[in-house]
Amino acid sequence: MAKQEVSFQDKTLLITGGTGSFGNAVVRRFLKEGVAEIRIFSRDEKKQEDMRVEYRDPRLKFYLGDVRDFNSISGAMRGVHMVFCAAALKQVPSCEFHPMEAVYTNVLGTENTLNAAIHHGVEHVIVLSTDKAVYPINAMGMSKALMEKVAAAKSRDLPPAATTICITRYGNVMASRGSVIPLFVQQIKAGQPLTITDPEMTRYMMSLEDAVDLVLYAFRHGRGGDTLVQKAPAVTIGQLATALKSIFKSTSPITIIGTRHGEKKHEALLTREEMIRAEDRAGYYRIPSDARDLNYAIYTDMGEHAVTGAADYTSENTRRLSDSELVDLLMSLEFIQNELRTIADLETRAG
Ligand SMILES: O=c1ccn([C@@H]2O[C@H](COP(=O)(O)OP(=O)(O)O[C@H]3O[C@H](CO)[C@H](O)[C@H](O)[C@H]3O)[C@@H](O)[C@H]2O)c(=O)[nH]1
Repeated sequence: MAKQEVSFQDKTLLITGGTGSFGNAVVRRFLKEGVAEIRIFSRDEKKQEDMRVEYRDPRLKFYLGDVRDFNSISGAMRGVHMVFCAAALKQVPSCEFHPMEAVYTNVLGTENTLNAAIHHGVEHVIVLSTDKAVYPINAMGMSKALMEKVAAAKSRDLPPAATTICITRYGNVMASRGSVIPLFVQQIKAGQPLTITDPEMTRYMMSLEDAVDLVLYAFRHGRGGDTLVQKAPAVTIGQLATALKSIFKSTSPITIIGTRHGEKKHEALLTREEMIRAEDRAGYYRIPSDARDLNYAIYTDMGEHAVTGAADYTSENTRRLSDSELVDLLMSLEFIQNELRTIADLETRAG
């Protein structure tokens, strides 16, 4: 039976971690969708105030709190229809050194949010995850992997008419704060060498707008326990540096600095086990929840031949963007357009 499409009209949405770049992009899109209210739940009052001044929209309400504290998140949940969980520790190095902090926010904080949402009868919850949660090798990815398991297990325990919990999983969001594209641009502008870890390393490339599309898709079409993944093309880091140099007409040299702490050569968005269960939905994969029952014999005594022959979905075997496609994609980013405009203005002023 087809799932009835969810409408956002007159709904109240709560976003944990709502002041971050992802949260902001989601807010902007939902305001256009006719929601009645968006609750921004986060720890930093300064960022909330900046956001209030920027939007000046009475539909935005600000809630100070921390997902680590059940009472604070539960207090914000009354009357909410939809929740988007974006609160997270997402920096690989800091989570590596402080792994319990990642557990507190990413695992237990998400569990608190889910419990509060279920308690208050929220209709839909979308939990934000990352490719780094697939075959995780660093604490950030491990905590996100565990967060996914917690969300799936909570969903499994719920009766059918209760809260719908879905997971969305992303690759790298292009030009997000602190990521490699702004770094390379800044190095180009300063005339410094571009610091490449490994020119053959690959990453999925998706724009912030693509990422927000997946959130809306998950609210509209996701069923309880689903993991929704957007298909994305990939590039090598060598390709990325070359493309940016050509866009900015840079002669900066390239320095190879080697792979950083906790870094994979290639990322994966779906394991081969997930691939055989996944439904191909044009731009997305839908991985339905694991419907096996709780008799562990089904897990321990029986294998699946299909898994043996399946392949993971990785940034190495996904579609690779050509050099010209990559340049076009970069040129479509607001970040790159703004940088080019600033440089052009400076050149005009300098005569
Ligand atoms: O100086 C640099 C920095 C990065 N890279 C390469 O560029 C790619 C992307 O690096 P980013 O730092 O932009 O993204 P990561 O894939 O490493 O992960 C980033 O995004 C994650 C969210 O998914 C987390 O926030 C994480 O902490 C953050 O580093 C990687 O192959 C990396 O090796 C370089 O070549 N040179």
